[in-house]
Amino acid sequence: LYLLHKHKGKHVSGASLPLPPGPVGLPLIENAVTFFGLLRHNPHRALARLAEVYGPIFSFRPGKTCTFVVLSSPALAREALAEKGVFLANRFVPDSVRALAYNAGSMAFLPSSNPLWKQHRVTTGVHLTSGKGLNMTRPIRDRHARQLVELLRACSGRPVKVGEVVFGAANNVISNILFSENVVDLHVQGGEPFKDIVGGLFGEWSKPNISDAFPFLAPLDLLGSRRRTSKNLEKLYKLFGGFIERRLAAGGESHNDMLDAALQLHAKSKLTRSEIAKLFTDMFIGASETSNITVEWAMAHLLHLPKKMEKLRSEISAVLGSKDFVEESDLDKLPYLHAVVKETLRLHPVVPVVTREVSADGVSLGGFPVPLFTCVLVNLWAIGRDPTAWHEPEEFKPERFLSADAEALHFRGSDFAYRPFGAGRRMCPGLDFAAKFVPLVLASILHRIDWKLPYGMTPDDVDLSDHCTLVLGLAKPLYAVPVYRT
Ligand code: HEM
Repeated sequence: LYLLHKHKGKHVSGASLPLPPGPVGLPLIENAVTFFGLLRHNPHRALARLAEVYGPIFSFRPGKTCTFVVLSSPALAREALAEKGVFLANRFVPDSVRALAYNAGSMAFLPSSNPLWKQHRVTTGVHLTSGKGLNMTRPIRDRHARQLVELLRACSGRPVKVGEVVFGAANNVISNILFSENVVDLHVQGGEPFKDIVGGLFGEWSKPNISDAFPFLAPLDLLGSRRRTSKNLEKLYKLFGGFIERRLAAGGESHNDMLDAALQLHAKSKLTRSEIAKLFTDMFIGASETSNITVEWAMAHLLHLPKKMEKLRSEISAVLGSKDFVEESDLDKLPYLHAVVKETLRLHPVVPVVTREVSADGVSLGGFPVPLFTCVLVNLWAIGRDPTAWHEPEEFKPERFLSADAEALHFRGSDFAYRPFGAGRRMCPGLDFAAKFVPLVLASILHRIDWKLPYGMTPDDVDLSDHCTLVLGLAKPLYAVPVYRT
C-alpha cells in the first residue's frame, strides 16, 4: 500500500476511458507488488483505507491489464447490485478456479446467461430457498443442532474450539441435504480428511495470484496455484463420485435430497456427473466456513459482553422453559436472537468483498464509465461500518435491529447499508438456509449450556481481531468451556 501514490481525483494512467479516481498507474513490477500488498492480507481493510483517500468509488489497475473498481457506499452498492445488476451479473474468474475447468460447471463462476447457471440456481433453490424445501429439510437442521448440543454435553468442563465443533454440524447438515450422508465425523477433531481438502481449496483461493495480475503469464501457472487446486478438487470429486456410485448401485430408492434431483437431470442428459461434482463443491465452498464462522463471531462478542449474553440467554430460557432442545419452530419467538445474528453479520460479513464483472458496454457507476470486463468489488465490510449510515458503527449493538426505524434492515431489505448476503441475481443462494440455521445453532448452544472463558481469561481478553482468507474469520480461534446444566 505504501507504494501507492496519493493522487486524489486523478484518472488512472493507461486507461483509455476516464475511470474513477485511484492510485496512479505504476511501473509493471510495482503494480504487481501493489496487487499482492492489497489482496494478500485483509483486502477488506486495505480497500477501505484506500476508499478513505479516493472516495467511495475508486479504481486500480494491477499489471495494467485488468481494471478493478471498488465501491464502498450503500448508494453505490445499490446501483451496482440492484439497479444495474443485470450488467454486473457475472463474476470475475480468478485463474486458479479454472483448474479442472471448475469454473465451467460452477454456479459461483458461470456467467449468469449460461443455462447451466440458471439450472443450478433452480436446483438449489428447491432445497435451500423454497418454503417446501426448507420445511422438508427442517428435521435435518433440528437433528444436527441437537447432536451438536450432545457433543458439547460430552465435552462439558473442557475447552473447545467453538468454530470447529460448529463446522462439523454445518457441513453434515449440508451433506445430508445434498446426499443424505455425513461428511464429518464429529468425534475426530483436526486431521479430518474432508476439512483438510476444503481447507486446502480455501487456502489456495484466498491467495493473490500473479496469473490474475498478468493474465499472459497464466499458462505458466508460476505460483503453482492451479496445480494444487486441481489436486484438491480431484480428491473432492472422488469423494462425491463415491456418493453418486453408491446411490446408483442402490437402485431407484428415493431420498428427496439434492442428489436425487441431480440424478434425475442426469438421466435426462441435462447434467453430467462432473457438473454434479462441481455443483456439490460450490455448496460446500459456500456453506463450509460461513454459518460456523458467524456463530463463532457471535459467541466471541457475547463472551466479550456478558450483559448481552445474559440478555440473550434470558430470552431463550423464557421461551424454551424446561424444554431440552431448541427447535426451528421456536425461533420466531426469539427477536433478540435474530438481532444478535444480524449485528454479527453487519460487523463481520463472512464474504466481506463481493466480486462482479461488467458484462456490457456503456455501463457507468457513480457517474464514471466502467468498461467491459472491469472487475467490480463491493466492500460489504466497509459499508456495514459506514459512519454516515450507522450510529457508533464499531460497537456491537444488536438493539439497533430492534428499533422502529430498522424495518428496512433485513437480509433482503431495501437499505443497502445492510446486505451481508449480496443482492440481485447472484445473491447468496444459501441465505434462507443460513437465516434459519445460524440462529438455531446459536440458541441451541446457549440453552442449558453455560459458557466460561478458559485459562483464566476475562471478557476483555476475548480477541475480536479478524483475518480474511476467502472468508472473514477470527484471527485466532475462539476457545470456550461449555458447562452443561441438567
Ligand atoms: C452466513 C452465511 C452466508 C453468508 C453471509 C453468505 C454470503 C454470500 C455473499 C455475500 C455472496 C455473494 C453474493 C453476490 O454476489 O451478490 C454469496 C454467494 C454464494 N453463496 Fe453464500 N453466504 C452464506 C452461506 C451460504 C451457504 C450456506 C451456501 C450453500 C449452501 C452458500 C452458497 C453460495 C454460493 C453457491 C454463492 C455463489 C452464487 C452465484 O454466484 O450465483 N452461501 N454468499
